[in-house]
Order: sequence, then C-alpha cells, then structure tokens
Amino acid sequence: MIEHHALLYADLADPVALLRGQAPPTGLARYWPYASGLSGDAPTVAPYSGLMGASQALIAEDVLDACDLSGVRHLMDVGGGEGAFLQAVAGRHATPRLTLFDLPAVAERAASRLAQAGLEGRIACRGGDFHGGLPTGADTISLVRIVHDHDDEPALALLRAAHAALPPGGTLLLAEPMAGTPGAEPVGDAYFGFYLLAMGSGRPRRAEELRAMLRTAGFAVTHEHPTRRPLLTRVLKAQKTGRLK
Ligand SMILES: C[S@@+](CC[C@H](N)C(=O)[O-])C[C@H]1O[C@@H](n2cnc3c(N)ncnc32)[C@H](O)[C@@H]1O
Repeated sequence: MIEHHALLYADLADPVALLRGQAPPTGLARYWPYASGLSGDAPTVAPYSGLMGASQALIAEDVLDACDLSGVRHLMDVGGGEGAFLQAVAGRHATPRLTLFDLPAVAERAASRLAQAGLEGRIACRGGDFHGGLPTGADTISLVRIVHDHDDEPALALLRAAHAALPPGGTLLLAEPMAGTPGAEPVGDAYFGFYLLAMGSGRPRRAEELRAMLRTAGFAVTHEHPTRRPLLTRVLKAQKTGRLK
C-alpha cells in the first residue's frame, strides 16, 4: 500500500496541473489499466489485484457486520477481485450460491487463489467486462469499491446493468468510501478525490448522490447500513421492485 503511493506522490508533483486536467499521463493511470478502458493481461493485473486483495478481507468483515446476508440465495460479487469478499461470505453463510465476476485475467487469479483455499466448489469465477452487461441468475449483486472508480456515465450504466440482471425483488449492495462522511472528509473527499483524479477515472460520491443514481437506475428503495469504519467503507442496499419468486 505504502510502496504504490510513490506513484500518487509523483503524480501530485504539480497538483494545479492535475486539477486543471493539464497533467502529463500519470503513473496511477498505468497502474490501473481498466481506468483507461484496458482489460489487462495476467502480468498487468497482478500488482493492482494484489494491492486490493490485501485490504479486501478487512473491508469484507466491515460490510458483512453491517449488513446481514442470511436469506440470500445467489450472490454475485461484481468486480470481485481476488475473492476475499465472497470467501468471507462463505465463512458466514453455508447455503447461498456464490459467483465472482471480474475481468478475465483477474477472475483467473481469483479462481486459483480460491482453489488453494479449498473453495473451488463453493465460489464460481466468471470472466467478463461489466461495461458490456452482467450475467443474470443472482438475487443479490454486490459492488464493493467499484462505483467510485468510474465516471458518472459508466457508473450509472453499471447500476442500470445490475438492475437489469437482478430479478424482481433483487438486491444491490454498494459498498465504498464516500465523500461527505462526517469526520472523514480528509479521506473521503480529499484523499480519494485526488487519488481518483490521478487515476484518471471516477470520483468519490456523497451517499445522497449514490442514492439518487440508484433511483435513476431503477431501484425503488435504498437504505444505508452504518459500518464500523465509515472512512474506509459505507454500505447502501438498494431493492428492485417486485417480489422474489
Ligand atoms: C478497486 S478494485 C476492487 C476489488 C474488490 N471488489 C475489492 O474491494 O477489493 C476494482 C475491481 O473491478 C474490476 N474491474 C474493473 N473494470 C472492470 C470491468 N470492465 N469488468 C469487470 N471487472 C472490472 C477490477 O479488475 C478490480 O478487481
């Protein structure tokens, strides 16, 4: 985590140029290839997948402590990275089907890591591009630290894709650090604001903004579940109208 921040500090050498959109190509944009629309091969995705994987278990525990998933039949974690979120779900809930969806090279990394943990029969890994739509079949979709990576148009398209992929009564779980978090503005607004600016895509959003986007995407009800460390992650749960069959 600290090592890769050398890239951010180098990108911040001229913060005014960055804010004006006049900075040269940034180191963070190369580190996160999907930010510029590239899917990446195995060597390219390894550094960022490993970095996210290092904090994923901690985030997973905070999300699952905040939000009870008992009753879920099939959970699909979109942008599921190395699979630690679904691994934590599997540790708490014996019954739901679990599917990880991520870029093909990342889904492959997740599959081999989960196989080493003895979970290959429990968690299915699917490779694909979520900008091209999402597989159907899950009654719950999670987006953990995903939406803030994307500009408004693709972020809204992703929420619409999740709505389209869910059955009537299905649930979307959105978890990430947010702007305007009382007491955590230096992290949610300033740190993530500059980080995502240097990455070249996305921005931290306020919970109210995300709730409005979820409504625009078609979700009927949204509800916030308070988390232990809101500076790292907050959780919104959104419901599609209708009833699960
Ligand atoms: C910031 S990481 C979050 C990973 C994980 N959810 C976590 O919290 O650690 C974003 C994830 O989205 C995936 N991703 C980015 N663009 C994608 C796309 N177009 N289709 C599928 N997955 C994508 C990345 O490969 C990465 O695993």
